[in-house]
Amino acid sequence: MKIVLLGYGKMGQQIEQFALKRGHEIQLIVDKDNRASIMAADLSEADVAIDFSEPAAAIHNISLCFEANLPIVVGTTGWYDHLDEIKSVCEEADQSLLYGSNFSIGVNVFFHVNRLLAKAMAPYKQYDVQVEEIHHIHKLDSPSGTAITIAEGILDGVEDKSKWINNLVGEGEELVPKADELLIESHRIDEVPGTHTVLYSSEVDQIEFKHTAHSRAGFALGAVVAAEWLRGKKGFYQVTEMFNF
Ligand SMILES: NC(=O)C1=CN([C@@H]2O[C@H](COP(=O)(O)OP(=O)(O)OC[C@H]3O[C@@H](n4cnc5c(N)ncnc54)[C@H](OP(=O)(O)O)[C@@H]3O)[C@@H](O)[C@H]2O)C=CC1
Ligand SMILES: O=C(O)C1=N[C@H](C(=O)O)C[C@H](O)C1
Repeated sequence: MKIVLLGYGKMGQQIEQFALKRGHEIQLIVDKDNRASIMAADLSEADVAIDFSEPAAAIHNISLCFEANLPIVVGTTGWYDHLDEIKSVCEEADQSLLYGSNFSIGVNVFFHVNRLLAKAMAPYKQYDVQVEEIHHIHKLDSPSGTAITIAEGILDGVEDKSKWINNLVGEGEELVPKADELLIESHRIDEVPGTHTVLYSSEVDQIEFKHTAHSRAGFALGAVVAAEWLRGKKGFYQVTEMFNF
């Protein structure tokens, strides 16, 4: 496939390597040198775009791809509030978009088991649940997109929590969660690629369910596989739909 890379930072560069290894061609890299001048027409010869840019850039990049009729895989996080709106635009305009807060196989298995665990824990009200995520200090968004997906899985299974709240530890005053709020605690430490933990705590014990990324390789390979999966499909998809659990 001919791929456009939207964003050529830590992820974009690794995606390029996996795409080449899997026999694809990088047709265009959109980075800080050319992004101001890129028009939809510049994208029209490609088969797919892969966006790992930054929260403030994702919506513009998606709109550009829709205008160019170019399917797009979006790994950029931090624009979750606009997801429903983008889904509607995508479907109304008969475009193709696949969003994933995390493309690694391990995390997608984690998402699935997290939902099962939430249902299993639901009757046991003596347990309080919280989510913790740790990422590198360069990360722009908080909580992580992965933590939001995990929190939504818990909120769907546990009756007594209705929404999540976020504390970015060390950055100002912290919110105290109310009984119906699910706390996501975010930590920014050194160069941590991404660690997510779900904790169920009671007076007598604690369950810790944890995923640790050792590098960005799983995310990058997953994004290329997602682009291959999206080929020939129309509509709005989430990465979880690629897996048959
Ligand atoms: N879904 C997943 O599996 C994963 C998602 N992510 C997410 O992907 C995103 C990128 O992560 P990462 O690569 O680590 O971040 P980086 O900061 O290393 O790279 C982002 C790049 O995007 C560039 N950029 C900024 N604006 C635009 C634009 N309008 N068009 C194109 N490029 C632009 C930046 O350029 P400049 O430096 O000039 O500003 C930078 O080079 C983040 O939102 C992160 O949370 C990360 C890992 C996995
Ligand atoms: O910014 C990152 O690095 C990561 N972002 C994604 C997220 O917000 O969940 C995925 C991964 O955890 C790494």
